[in-house]
Amino acid sequence: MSTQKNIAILGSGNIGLALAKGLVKAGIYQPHQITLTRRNVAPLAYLAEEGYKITDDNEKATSKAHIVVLAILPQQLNKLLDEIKEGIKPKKHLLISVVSGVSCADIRQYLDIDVPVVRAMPNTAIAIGQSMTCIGSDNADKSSIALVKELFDTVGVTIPINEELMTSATALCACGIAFFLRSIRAASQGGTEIGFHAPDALKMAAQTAKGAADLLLQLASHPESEIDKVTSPKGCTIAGLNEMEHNGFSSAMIKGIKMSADIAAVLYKKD
Ligand SMILES: NC(=O)C1=CN([C@@H]2O[C@H](COP(=O)(O)OP(=O)(O)OC[C@H]3O[C@@H](n4cnc5c(N)ncnc54)[C@H](O)[C@@H]3O)[C@@H](O)[C@H]2O)C=CC1
Ligand SMILES: O=C(O)[C@@H]1CCC=N1
Repeated sequence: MSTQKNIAILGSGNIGLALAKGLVKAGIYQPHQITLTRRNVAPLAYLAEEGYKITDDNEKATSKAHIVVLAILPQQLNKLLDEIKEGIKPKKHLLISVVSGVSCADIRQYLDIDVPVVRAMPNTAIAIGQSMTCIGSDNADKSSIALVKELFDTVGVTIPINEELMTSATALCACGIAFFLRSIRAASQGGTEIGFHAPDALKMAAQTAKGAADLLLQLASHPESEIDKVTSPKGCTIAGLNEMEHNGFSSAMIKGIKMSADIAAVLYKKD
């Protein structure tokens, strides 16, 4: 269904491009069905060669699309909305916003148009079809939400949430990619200190992290139950784990996620 609808991604930075590449990789869109916008389009020349439509004209991109993805920074949003406002048609367009800290109501209020808006909070693993994407809306009908879900299902796993929880989803899932990457990096640095060359240590740490995540996802088990299987009495795992906890491992992760959620909530200034 969604492949019949042209899509414009307004703001082709990290997440906009990751989304475009993920949709094409999943086979749900051809590059020529996707319009990518950016103020300076020169860095997107290679994508034009791959068949994507590239432009710096947000209004034109919007007028030719059914699905319009807002993928710019919160502080860039109002200027972009000013550019596309005239071309937004509530019966034609579905807006999908991946912008952090901006509610669907904020967008409609700024546009002063009652257009369906769905928020989607993906993460950069969308480029390889492994995103955790949270989806929520306060005004879109079921079929619009289903369409957005269908779109993001092709590039990872989706979960519908109440829109009020979107800043929390931003911290846990979108920022979360960076938190887990940093912990893998730290593990690899530990690995190098105990004898492995850096590239080997990184590969070993990343595969171990992937195995840990898959144990939870595939067996639907609880982390502590899997941890109990690793910690031999008087063994080296519990010694390492307790040393990490004495240094605030879990506490640091919890506090970091809370800090990210607090900041995500105030990223957008309405005036
Ligand atoms: N990077 C991530 O992992 C995630 C980001 N987000 C959200 O997605 C949004 C974009 O984030 P990033 O991609 O990281 O930022 P980014 O800075 O990499 O990309 C934004 C892009 O928008 C372009 N842009 C700015 N004003 C424009 C305009 N008027 N017209 C067309 N293009 C314009 C910029 O040139 C830039 O290429 C933010 O609101 C962020 O909170 C959401 C989930 C994950
Ligand atoms: O750091 C940020 O503000 C954005 C939102 C989620 C991921 N990147």
